[in-house]
Amino acid sequence: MSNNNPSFHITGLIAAPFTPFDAKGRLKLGVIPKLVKYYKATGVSGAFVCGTTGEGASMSNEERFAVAEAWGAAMKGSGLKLIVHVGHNSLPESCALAAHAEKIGADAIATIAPSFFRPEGVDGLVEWCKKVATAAPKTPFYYYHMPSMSGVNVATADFLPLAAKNIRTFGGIKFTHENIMDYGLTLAAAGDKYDILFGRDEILLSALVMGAKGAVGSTYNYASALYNRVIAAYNAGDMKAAAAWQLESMKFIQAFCKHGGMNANKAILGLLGMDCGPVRPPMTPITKDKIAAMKADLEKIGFFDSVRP
Ligand SMILES: CC(=O)N[C@@H]([C@@H](O)[C@H](O)[C@H](O)CO)[C@@H](O)CC(=O)C(=O)O
Repeated sequence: MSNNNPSFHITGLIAAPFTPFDAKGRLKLGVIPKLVKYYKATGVSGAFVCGTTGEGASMSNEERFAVAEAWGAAMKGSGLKLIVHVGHNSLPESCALAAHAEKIGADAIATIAPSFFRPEGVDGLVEWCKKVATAAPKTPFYYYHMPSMSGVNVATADFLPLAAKNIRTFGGIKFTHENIMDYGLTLAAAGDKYDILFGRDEILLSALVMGAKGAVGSTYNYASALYNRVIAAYNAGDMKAAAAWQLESMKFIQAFCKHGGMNANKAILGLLGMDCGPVRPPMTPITKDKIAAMKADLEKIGFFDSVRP
């Protein structure tokens, strides 16, 4: 068996949107059309909703349905691709999310591995993915590889051939890991048939060198103009310029990490006029003082100029 829609591909920079919450932690979906507009202006090609950055794991299925629907509505006619993350530790809940994504016309679905009870080896992981994919039989399916969150660290180069054989809708892998050797081997196994989307924004260039055609990440929400310069320089064969642009990404990621993690990253959108509110527990909201200090650090390194479209 193989990809039942070989002409479908996900390429370019895919933003992993932050889910907008209000101060009480309730969904605040009104900002989504503004984000879509910004994506269009900065050369984003799609949205990967309710993933890690979207805090899907901290939301109820009803909330995840509402978020996916809001993105679907806001992106209608935009040419952007909608990928809905449907990962869940409960298989029935994951299948319900997958079926819903298909019902609303998502372009693709993806699932991270369950992380409390974990699948056994590559076979167990493929079996889990197959069950989730079967709940959306007409929608391309992607495995979301992120060992730092799931604790499941199979070699995707081993996973790919088995998934391709057993999952009729298999479209590829979203690869959030620093293991460039496994990434390169997986790309080689995928050929032109499957998409291996890279997920570490700060080292995007190393994935381009190996042949990446697409990437998913949190900082593509607001810095795609910069990353598209990395890609353009690389495509033009100007490695020196590509590395210089990539270094700017490394520097701003280093700068926000000094003040927090996802909470600081999310607060950057507020600094750019697209406030998505605080993160949800168990993460802690960033303080106003820390946002001010982060802003000063970002200004110092020219961040606001470098991400301007
Ligand atoms: C932990 C995390 O959020 N990782 C990000 C990266 O974009 C990451 O934020 C970036 O490389 C900065 O470290 C993505 O891989 C996550 C992602 O695509 C998602 O939200 O599903």
